[in-house]
Amino acid sequence: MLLRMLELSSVILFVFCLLSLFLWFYFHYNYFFKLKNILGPAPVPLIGNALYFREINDILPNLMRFKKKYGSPFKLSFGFQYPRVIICDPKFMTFFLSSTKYITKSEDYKFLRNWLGNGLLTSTGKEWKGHRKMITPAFHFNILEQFLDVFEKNVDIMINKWEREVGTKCFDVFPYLKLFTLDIICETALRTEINAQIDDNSDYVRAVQTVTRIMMERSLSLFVSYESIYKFTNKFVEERDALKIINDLTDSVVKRRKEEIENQSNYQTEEFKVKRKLAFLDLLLQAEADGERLSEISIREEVNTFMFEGHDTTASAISFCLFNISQHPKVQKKIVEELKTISEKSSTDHYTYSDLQEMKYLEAVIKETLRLYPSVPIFGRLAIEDIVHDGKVIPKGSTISLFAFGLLRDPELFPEPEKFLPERFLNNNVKINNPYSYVPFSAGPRNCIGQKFAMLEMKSTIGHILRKFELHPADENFRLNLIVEAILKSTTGIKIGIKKRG
Ligand code: HEM
Repeated sequence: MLLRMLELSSVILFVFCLLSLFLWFYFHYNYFFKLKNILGPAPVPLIGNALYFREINDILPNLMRFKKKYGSPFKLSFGFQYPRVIICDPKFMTFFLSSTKYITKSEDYKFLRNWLGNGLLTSTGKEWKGHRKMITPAFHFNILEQFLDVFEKNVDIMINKWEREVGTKCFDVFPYLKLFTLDIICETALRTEINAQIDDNSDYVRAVQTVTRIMMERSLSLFVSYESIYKFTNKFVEERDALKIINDLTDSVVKRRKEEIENQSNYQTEEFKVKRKLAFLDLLLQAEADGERLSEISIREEVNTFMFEGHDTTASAISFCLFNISQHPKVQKKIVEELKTISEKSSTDHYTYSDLQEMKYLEAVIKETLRLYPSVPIFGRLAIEDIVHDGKVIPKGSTISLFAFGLLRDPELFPEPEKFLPERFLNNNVKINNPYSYVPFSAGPRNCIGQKFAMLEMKSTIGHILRKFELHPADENFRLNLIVEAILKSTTGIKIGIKKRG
């Protein structure tokens, strides 16, 4: 009896495997036949190229290796998922980023949906267009100018905390900058102080880390990428708990701001009706008050989107920038000279909007940092139809991964791509001034709405830090180990040493 049951289960298993193989070959050839003009590593039946991407650590080195071997675009396959086409050349990048048709985000973003819902980053079509139009005035320079005080107040808090690092060999700047940028995005866009730098054991920050990590793990997994399987895993519970912390904070921020507005008797007349140049959250609340279709959920999703996009990205960029400056004393000297010239003309210790515009060398340093270490190294689009371009077909349903990190290290565009050479942004180089070749903020209709905000924040912060401290390299054994966790990070930290500037 036992023998017969074993025989039966072996037969069932055999049939199951055969069927899976058949389905995989059918699925694979249906899509991959169309992709015959695009090269890529040979897939293993059933799992495709998943073995190359077992861990987060594998993503960047393997993508760079395949770029070198197969050129751009190249293709990847993951089990039964739609094919993935990786783009890292200016021609295809321009085609996709400049398009007003291919603006739908790829399936990768579905892992952000529990958190960001249909916020500006993840939505598409009419909803995205309407919200983009509504939110754009929040980045008018009149508004941005008002934020300079907030940047300075918060950099002072961070600088005070750094006093304890003076004299130590080196320290990781990223955790400090995460809290700093979180305070800034809340105080500027949301007009709410959450004092994350003071209460540095923030549950919110840990919750954001949890959801971004789970998002990346899901996008790499053959199984938990499916919602029906994911719901039965520990990760699902972990994400749900983290989301509760995030949403509770978001809701309390919105509630607090609503109450403040209600208590300001002349708010409606002066700010709402006359100036109509409102910071981000007030703009959303105004739209709601004006009866535009913005539900509480919609407001929460936009607030979550800005809290996410507005802090981790800038924290990563400033950290890598300080790291680069610490490693290049001549670059540091030039920035300090530029800052000195600007300060000498000024009667105060504060940087005005026009002072920040004058920091051309620092701007080149930031640009070169974002070239080598783009905060968002990969972004994605969905092929909403069979797309034919330059003799190549990308079948409907494919994920188009726009691999900015690869393009920004392309030796044709950026000679000696591994070297940190800010000067390349000071010469009028037509090739790299093309917005579709230099893409750390993406480009075209879905580019980063917070680009100017980020530039001002980065210049002000680095300017103030360099006034106070001299940066020096971390100990010689320190190496960055880059990973993509939605945002570019380093598993070994981003370390520098500091001395008080004499
Ligand atoms: C150094 C800092 C930053 C970098 C490198 C950066 C980069 C990017 C990139 C590459 C995208 C396109 C992403 C995609 O297509 O998936 C993007 C979109 C976006 N960014 Fe930024 N970002 C930065 C700072 C900010 C800040 C400070 C804010 C808000 C204040 C912000 C808000 C957004 C939003 C809302 C989107 C979605 C825009 C849309 O799809 O219409 N970003 N950013």
